[in-house]
Amino acid sequence: MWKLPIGIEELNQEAIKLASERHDQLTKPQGSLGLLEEIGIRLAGIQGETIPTVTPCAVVLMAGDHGVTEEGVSAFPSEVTVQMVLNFLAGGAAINALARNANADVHVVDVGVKSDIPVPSETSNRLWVKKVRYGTDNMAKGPAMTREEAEKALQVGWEMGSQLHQAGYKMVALGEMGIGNTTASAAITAVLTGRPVQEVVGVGTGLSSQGVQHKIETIQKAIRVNSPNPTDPIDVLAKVGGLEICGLAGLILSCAAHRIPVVVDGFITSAAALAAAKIEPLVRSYLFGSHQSVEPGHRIVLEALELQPLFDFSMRLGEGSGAALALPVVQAAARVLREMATFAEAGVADAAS
Ligand SMILES: O=C(O)c1ccc[n+]([C@@H]2O[C@H](COP(=O)([O-])O)[C@@H](O)[C@H]2O)c1
Ligand SMILES: Cc1cc2nc[nH]c2cc1C
Repeated sequence: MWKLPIGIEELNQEAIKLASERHDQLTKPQGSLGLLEEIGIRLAGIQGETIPTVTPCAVVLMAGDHGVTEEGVSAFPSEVTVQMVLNFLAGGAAINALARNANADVHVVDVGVKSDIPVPSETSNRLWVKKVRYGTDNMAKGPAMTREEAEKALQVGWEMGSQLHQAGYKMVALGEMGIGNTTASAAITAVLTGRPVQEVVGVGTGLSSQGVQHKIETIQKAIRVNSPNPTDPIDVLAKVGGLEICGLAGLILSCAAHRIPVVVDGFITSAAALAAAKIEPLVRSYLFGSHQSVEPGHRIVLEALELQPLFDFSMRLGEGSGAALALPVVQAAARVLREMATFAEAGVADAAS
C-alpha cells in the first residue's frame, strides 16, 4: 500500500504579505503589472521567501505506453513513444528548443515505455530508467495496471521530486510522452469530474471525426468494464490511467512537499494534477497553468483545479511544450520582485495619497 505523502503545507502567508507590500513599493503604479504580480506573490508564498528564486528550472518528461492503443484510439502507432524519447535525448524535439529558450534542463523518465530504451552515451538531456512495467494493459478489456503498479509509478514520481530538490532545481515544468495518453486522460477526467465522456474527448494527435467517435465509445467501455471508484484517485489511475500519468501525479505531490513550484502543460499533465489534487487538495496552491490546449477536456480539468491558463496558442503537442513556453513568464515574475527599484531607492515620487 502506497504511503500517502505527508508534509504538504499551506502557502506561507507572511511571505505573501511581505511580497505584496514590496510590490506596492516598486517603481510602478500599484497593481500595474497585473497577473505578473500575482504570480510573483504566489511564488513567494510557495517558497516562504519575499523574493523568490525560480532558477535553475527542470523540464521533466514522463514517458509510458498504453495498451489501449490496440483499439485504434490514436492517429499514430505506439512505436512513436520510444522514438520520440530518443529524439528528446538527442535534443531535436520541440521541447528541447523550448527548454533551451527557457534555460531549463530536460530530464526524461521511462516509467513504462513498452521497449527498452538504448541509453545514449553522450547527451546533456538525462534519461532516468524507472520502468514499472512495459506499457499498460488495454483498459477496454480490464484494468490498465494493478493498484500496486500504480502506487509504484506514483513512487517513481515522488522520488524524482526529491532528486530534483537535492540537485537544487527551484522550478519544475511538467511534460509527457505516450501514444494513447489522451484516451487515458479523458477517462480519468470523466471519472474524477463526473462529466460525460464525449465532453472530454478530442482528436489527440489527429483523429478523424469517426476516430473521435470510436475513442469515445472505447473510453465508455473502459469505464463500464472497470468501474473505477471516483472517490479513490489511485483506483482511477490504476484502472483507466497510465504509468507516466501516475509518475506525474507523484512528482507533483513531491514538488509541493519540497515547496517547488510546478508548471503544468496540456491535457495529460493537468489530468495528472487533478488526480494529485484528489489525493492531497493542498497541492493546488503549488501549481501554475501554462497554456490552454486544443483538447476539450483540458478546459474542464483546469476548471476543476481552479487553474488559470496564461495563454492560448492553439497548441496540442504535449511533451512539456506549453509549460516550457510559460517558464520565462514565471521567471520574469520572480525577476521583477528581485530586480526592480523601490520608489525610495530610485528617488521617484510615489502616488499622492
Ligand atoms: O498536452 C496536450 O494537451 C496534448 C494533446 C494532444 C496530444 N498530445 C500528445 O500526443 C500524445 C497523445 O495523443 P494520442 O492521440 O496518442 O492520445 C502524447 O504523446 C501527448 O504528449 C498532447
Ligand atoms: C510526432 C509526435 C510528437 C509528440 N510529442 C508528444 N506527443 C507526440 C506525438 C507525436 C505523434
